[in-house]
Amino acid sequence: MFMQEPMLEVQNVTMKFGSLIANEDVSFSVHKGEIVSLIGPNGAGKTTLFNCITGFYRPYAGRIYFQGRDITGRPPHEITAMGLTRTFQIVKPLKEMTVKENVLTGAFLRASSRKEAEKIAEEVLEMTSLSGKKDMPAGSLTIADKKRLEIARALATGPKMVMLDEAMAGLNQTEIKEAMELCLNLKNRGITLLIVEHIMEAIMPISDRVVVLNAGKKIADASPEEVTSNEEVIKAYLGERYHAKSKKSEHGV
Ligand SMILES: Nc1ncnc2c1ncn2[C@@H]1O[C@H](COP(=O)(O)OP(=O)(O)OP(=O)(O)O)[C@@H](O)[C@H]1O
Repeated sequence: MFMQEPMLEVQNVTMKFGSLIANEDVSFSVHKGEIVSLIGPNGAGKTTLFNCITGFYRPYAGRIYFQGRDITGRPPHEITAMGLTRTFQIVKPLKEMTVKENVLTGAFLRASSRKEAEKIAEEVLEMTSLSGKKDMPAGSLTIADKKRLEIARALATGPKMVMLDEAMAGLNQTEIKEAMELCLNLKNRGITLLIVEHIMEAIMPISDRVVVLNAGKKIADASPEEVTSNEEVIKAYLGERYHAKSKKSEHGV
């Protein structure tokens, strides 16, 4: 189906912490314009894999390629500069700074002047529906807006691909819907997404493909429909509840 080379290619990555194997021989790829979700139970190794891909950890074995270039073990700022950026599970905006100033910190990484950085920041604030709150101190935002700000900071670096680590955790139904719309909006703008998320109802409808990790190993890599009816995935993670629910909604109930 995909003729061009993958945007991101993870090849046989293994990551260990002492004797604990957090990722074991994991391979998968993400193509330009795709939304791929990485799911699995707590401790499956999702965040560790994110950290390996984005240069926060050097994998014990395996290689990672971004747009055909080997990025294995490169420092995070170099990987960001190449166009691959991420958000963190625990959001840590610079609380004393305003929303706009926070976004400017990302924009300065690629802008050659203050004026250009300002322009990038304004565009990104618009894209993430934060324009109306740009002068508020980041510390006063709701959780949902803090998560948006985290995405805005990542977008300000001008990425080709963004990796979101639990960007929907702690949000209410309306906020989750808005976050889903933002993901689809980014996809429409040509940004490739890799998402770690536990809220299945939110990610299944927007994902082109779902990669499932369990105890460090990849156990599935398929369309949302295939993954939600995969017996091993249901047993390891989804449980009968989600399976039954998604079957029901297929029939419009
Ligand atoms: N810095 C570390 N030092 C030692 N062990 C670690 C470290 N980071 C993660 N681990 C261990 O590696 C395994 C994978 O953890 P990881 O956080 O990657 O899982 P996860 O799938 O992201 O989980 P969650 O859904 O809870 O965020 C776990 O057993 C965890 O305890």
